[in-house]
Amino acid sequence: MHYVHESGTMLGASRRVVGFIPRRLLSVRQVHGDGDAEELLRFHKSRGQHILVNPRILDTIVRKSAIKPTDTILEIGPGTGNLTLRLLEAAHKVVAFEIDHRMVQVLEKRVLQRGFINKLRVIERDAMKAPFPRFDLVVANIPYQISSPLMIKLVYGPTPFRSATLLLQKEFARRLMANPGDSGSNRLSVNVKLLADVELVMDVSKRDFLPSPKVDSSVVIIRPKPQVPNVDLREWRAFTMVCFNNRNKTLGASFKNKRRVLELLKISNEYNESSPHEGDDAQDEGEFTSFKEKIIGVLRTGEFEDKRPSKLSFEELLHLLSLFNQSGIYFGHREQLKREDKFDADDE
Ligand SMILES: C[S@@+](CC[C@H](N)C(=O)[O-])C[C@H]1O[C@@H](n2cnc3c(N)ncnc32)[C@H](O)[C@@H]1O
Repeated sequence: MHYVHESGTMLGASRRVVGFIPRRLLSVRQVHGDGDAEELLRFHKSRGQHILVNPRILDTIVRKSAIKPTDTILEIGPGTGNLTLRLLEAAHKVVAFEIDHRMVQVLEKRVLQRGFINKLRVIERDAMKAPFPRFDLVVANIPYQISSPLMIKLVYGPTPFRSATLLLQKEFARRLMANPGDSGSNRLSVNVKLLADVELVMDVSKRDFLPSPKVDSSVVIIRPKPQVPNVDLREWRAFTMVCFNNRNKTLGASFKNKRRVLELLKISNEYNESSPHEGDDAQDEGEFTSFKEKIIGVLRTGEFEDKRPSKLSFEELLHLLSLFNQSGIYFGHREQLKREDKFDADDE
């Protein structure tokens, strides 16, 4: 049988056309260059399955990652292995998380053909729901829907690593480049930049992927900073969650919100190990009012009340957090943080 792909590519040797292939069904040869033109693979948008097919970009990613022959590389979403094969050539070992069994089958077949199978360990699990094993570098064309949580899992995770070379959606990469105080900065960029430097390597056109996504991409390299600021990182993350809840609001407006005050009162009571009063509405009301005044007092002391979070430098944000903590106001909810850190340890 012979098909024409929607993109216009003729599949099969004969010019006799017997059918049309939808855009998300691609021949193995189209995605690998060296495979079977008749064997078709379906790619799912919901899983971010866009295969990077431009060899120049694949080579640049590997070169810029400065891989040593002794390195273990963590790859998230190897797909059919265009990047994996290059990583296997350069590194000691590749550990890859891939959720789609069909992709794993194609990947392992290709790796076996090249004689690299002993250097590859595939973990067929959702990368966000499993602990990471030890690794030196991350190099990956990731599914874009996990960009934010993955960034936090890497930068705030327990495994020290040299760098992470990642393909990200172009807009997302631009936000990540923003420094605190830049108008484009947000909670993620502030959290990542506290612990890591971010370098833009290059922009990548949507035409370099098959099937093409709707958006352009960028390659960035994230390098953990050698010095970590002297701050409780879980408390910091919970604090930025409150500050950047609405990054266009002033801190005064964000912190005076009734639900927010009640939430912080509960958390702070837990930290200070005093149990909240129960059943006495008048006392509860009094406690609420004095706690709210305490919050406003802290904001006024540091002249933060009328400022917007995206306009603050690291020094200012860290100073505000320390003012709150010194006044007995805390942010990190123990239960929430326990849940977030469930996968910190490697159980393999
Ligand atoms: C953008 S594709 C990248 C493919 C390949 N790295 C390349 O550049 O050609 C993303 C891959 O991640 C896989 N994936 C999606 N969500 C995942 C998750 N939560 N954990 C692990 N893999 C995932 C998809 O099945 C897909 O193969």
